[in-house]
Amino acid sequence: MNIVLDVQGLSKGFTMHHLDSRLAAFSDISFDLRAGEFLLLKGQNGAGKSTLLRTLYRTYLAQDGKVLFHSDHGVIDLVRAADVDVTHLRRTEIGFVTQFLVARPRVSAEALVAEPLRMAGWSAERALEEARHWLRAFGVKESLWRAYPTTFSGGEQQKVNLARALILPQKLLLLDEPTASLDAGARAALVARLRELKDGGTAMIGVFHHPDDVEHLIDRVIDLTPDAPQMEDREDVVV
Ligand SMILES: Nc1ncnc2c1ncn2[C@@H]1O[C@H](COP(=O)(O)OP(=O)(O)OP(=O)(O)O)[C@@H](O)[C@H]1O
Repeated sequence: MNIVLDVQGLSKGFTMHHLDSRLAAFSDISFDLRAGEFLLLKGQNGAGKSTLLRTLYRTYLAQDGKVLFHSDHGVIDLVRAADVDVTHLRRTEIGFVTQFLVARPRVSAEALVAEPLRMAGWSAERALEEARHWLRAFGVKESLWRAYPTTFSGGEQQKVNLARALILPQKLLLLDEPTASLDAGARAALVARLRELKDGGTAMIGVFHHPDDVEHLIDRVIDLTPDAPQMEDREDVVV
């Protein structure tokens, strides 16, 4: 399978101005990831899992190292890429699923979910049809589809979030505890969708509070706990 991501010597720290000190979130991380591979990030609280995902997504700027993403238009180092290129890749090739929906006032659940398809050129009608399919799959009740998610419960918002984030296959998908606050039915729908995306070639890096949920998807594990051996192959994995 083709390489999607080649991470070399990646380090990230935070300057704590009020303490006049610097905190290393992680340092010298290297790995690569191929199409269809699923990499689990694990480690104790504060080990740097979310920070690594955000650095790969370029929400945070790395201090050092390279994140070479093999995009449809060639290899691009996400650490040094122009903001405009990063924004374009986020719309077309790199997805990030967090625990939180960014709801917008007076935008219905179905419109929010259909939006990535509309931006990819789908007709309004087809996009809405597909959006409703995924809202149903994740267990959002039909009476809520045309309502505004700003007032939804935490779990309902997360289901809308997942439907929106996973409706369009991406080349690289970053997942930060997407199962938090989901009921069993939605967790099963999520795992089924991730399986489908993986089989279709999406490369994934995820942090899961309960990795048992995705055990059958995991190919490799990186443990960010200080002094832990960094990389484990699937055969050795105990999650
Ligand atoms: N924006 C920030 N400014 C300063 N320090 C930060 C920032 N974001 C994260 N940190 C620090 O970086 C370290 C790693 O945090 P991170 O959230 O990546 O850990 P995690 O492994 O995801 O933890 P958890 O399992 O608790 O969610 C923590 O010590 C945290 O306090």
